[in-house]
Amino acid sequence: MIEVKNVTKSIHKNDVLNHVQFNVRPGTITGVVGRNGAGKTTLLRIISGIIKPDSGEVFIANENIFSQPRVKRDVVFVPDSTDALKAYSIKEIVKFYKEVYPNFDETYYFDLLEKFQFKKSGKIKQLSKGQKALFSLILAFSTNAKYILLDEPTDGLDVIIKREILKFIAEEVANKEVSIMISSHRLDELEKMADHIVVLKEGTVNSELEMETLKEDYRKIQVAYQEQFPEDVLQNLEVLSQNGRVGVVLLEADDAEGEAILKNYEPILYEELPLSLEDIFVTKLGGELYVS
Ligand SMILES: Nc1ncnc2c1ncn2[C@@H]1O[C@H](COP(=O)(O)OP(=O)(O)OP(=O)(O)O)[C@@H](O)[C@H]1O
Repeated sequence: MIEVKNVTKSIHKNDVLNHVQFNVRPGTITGVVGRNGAGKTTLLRIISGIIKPDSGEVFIANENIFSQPRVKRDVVFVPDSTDALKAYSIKEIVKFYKEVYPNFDETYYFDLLEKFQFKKSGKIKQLSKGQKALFSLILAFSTNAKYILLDEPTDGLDVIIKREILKFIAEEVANKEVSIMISSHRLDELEKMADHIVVLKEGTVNSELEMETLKEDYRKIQVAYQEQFPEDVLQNLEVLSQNGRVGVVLLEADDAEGEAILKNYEPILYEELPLSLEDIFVTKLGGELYVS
């Protein structure tokens, strides 16, 4: 379990994180979602023990990452760039990683390189952007660390490599008892993968969402009316979209009053649609996270 307790951090007098608090359960994927500058990278760097918070604490499996640094071998931070690795070759990096992560599995590392058709020699900087992203994950999962923190793992990658990377992450989580944190502003990707979402907004936790129950808490309804779309619905309900006489409305599951408003105007169509995470974000956060 990762426990983030009341973490606050300023950088150059700028309040980056403000009393941030949440837990990551073992064996789960937690998505950290927020706009550019919300503090996602800073948060992941603090959790992995790279930078210290001004106040607050981070516990990894009940050990404080700053006062018991040996716990760091169980945490890997994968930045969104491989710049730090560019001087190394694919072979040399193994030695470096083995020093930091004593459980690094060299056989697994080379097997994965083969599986993804990497050459086993050459400099890391020669890899393409997509290969670098995949390579960083191969390295991270070869450490056998129990906690892997991924900063925007698919940012700027094409659809094919993105799919390959997300599939790889999902397989690793299914096969190993690892806990993953993924920062992203791609809600649609997190929706498919995450068990738990932490929404960061201007350095604070705006909300936490459990994917399992989330979709049971809301209903997305498409309605169409014979004549014009009722002003009452537009004014008093969460209308996700409206085009002429047809609209899509988000209701909380137990919102009988909202349902009564929709039905009061005798819709000619009233149909429940599949709900996406983005629908809920748009409503809960006023559309501000609609960034993908
Ligand atoms: N080393 C630094 N020097 C100055 N400001 C910093 C530094 N690191 C972070 N910040 C500031 O802290 C805030 C949060 O940055 P952070 O990178 O954690 O956000 P983020 O949510 O990861 O953003 P992005 O999605 O753009 O990567 C930003 O306003 C950023 O300018």
